[in-house]
Amino acid sequence: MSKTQSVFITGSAGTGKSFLVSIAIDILKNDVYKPGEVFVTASTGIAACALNGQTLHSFAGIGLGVGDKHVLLKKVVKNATAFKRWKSVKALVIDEVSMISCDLFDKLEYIARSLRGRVDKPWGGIQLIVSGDFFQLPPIVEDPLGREFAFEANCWNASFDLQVELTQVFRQSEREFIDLLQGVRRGRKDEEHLRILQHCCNEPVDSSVTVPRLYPLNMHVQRVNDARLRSLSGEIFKYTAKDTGKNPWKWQLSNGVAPDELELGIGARVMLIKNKDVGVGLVNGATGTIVDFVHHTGKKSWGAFAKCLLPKVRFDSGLEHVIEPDEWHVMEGEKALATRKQIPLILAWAISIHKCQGMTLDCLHTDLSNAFGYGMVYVALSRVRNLQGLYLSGFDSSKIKAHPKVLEFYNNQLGSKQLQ
Ligand SMILES: Nc1ncnc2c1ncn2[C@@H]1O[C@H](COP(=O)(O)OP(=O)(O)OP(=O)(O)O)[C@@H](O)[C@H]1O
Repeated sequence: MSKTQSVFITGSAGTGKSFLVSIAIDILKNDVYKPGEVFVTASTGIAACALNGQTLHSFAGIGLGVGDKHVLLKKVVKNATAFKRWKSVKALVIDEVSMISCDLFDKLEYIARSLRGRVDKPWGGIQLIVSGDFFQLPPIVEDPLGREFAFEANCWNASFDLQVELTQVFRQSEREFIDLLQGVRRGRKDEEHLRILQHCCNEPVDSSVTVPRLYPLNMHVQRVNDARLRSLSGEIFKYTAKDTGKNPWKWQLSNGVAPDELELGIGARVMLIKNKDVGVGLVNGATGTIVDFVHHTGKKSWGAFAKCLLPKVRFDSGLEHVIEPDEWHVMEGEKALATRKQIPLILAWAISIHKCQGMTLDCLHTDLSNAFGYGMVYVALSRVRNLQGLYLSGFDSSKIKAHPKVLEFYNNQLGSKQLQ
């Protein structure tokens, strides 16, 4: 493979896709391109965080991505920094592509081709390094034409010189666990594997270890986080989001972008939900613990937040940072149609399975009784390194499901496109 070919890297969870991508990023940045020509993105903030990148939406400058390809192209053209990124990018990395919709993949290809003056070349000649496993979580938004996955995009095959499948699993080393995960990935319910999973239906024995809880539904994530917050001994500080603008744009911002009400206390586990400083790892998805509340010292006046004490977080990387309020906008070109101001944190003792795709955990406790859709059981189980670190409750084998289109892609389409 040459250093400038476009490649799709796939394989089971833990086969080192992200690891390989991080090596490719180093080579591209140091040996192939100049500074500012390689951009690193992922479908989720957490996956982007792991690669010191940004979300694909934020790179693309398409806001929430609402509108057809012409609307999005106009939006990018009016956004000077995004426009410059599309003009200067020579290599674009996209990790966790399984959560990028078919529709978005085609729209971004159109934007790239339109802006770069090379309409004859897929993606206007940008080198793509795309990775992900379509047996994991599918895109949340469905295509009105019934297409969902990025591999169904019109431009998919033309986008890559090479499609490779990694086969050696590194995250787990126990043979029986690897075999079990391979079966679950393809939706198989082998009796021996189900028996092993039944053995994992326990509560963690050592209560001193903080075992992250993973849940399919946000309401369960919230319940656990609320209970843990109430168990803290110190004062609880409450931050209420401040919204401006009109509906439906205002409603769009209250729909999962940043919490309406955020309660925090010293000792709370939290996750950053906005890129603050990509260079030092203060990125969407970074986790840490609140260690203090301090007075606001920044120059910017934050209106209703001006008198609030602000949380100081010790991130898991060791960095301590005071988190100031931030803003989220629904934009039309340069004009903000609605704006939300809030502290860019969420509680993180428990997280949703959607947020944990891409993570490697030493232990986890998950309740899969409400798992839905395809790939969710596989994503949850495959985060942990060994069976000793896996605690299950509410396990139901009917929730093990692989999407027929994904099976078809891996059995036929991908196999025939791979180059050796
Ligand atoms: N070549 C390798 N040698 C040793 N360890 C590796 C190698 N590749 C990956 N690992 C380790 O295996 C674990 C999983 O790797 P990684 O997260 O890159 O897998 P992935 O395929 O991206 O998984 P997922 O699909 O779940 O995101 C990490 O702890 C990583 O450090």
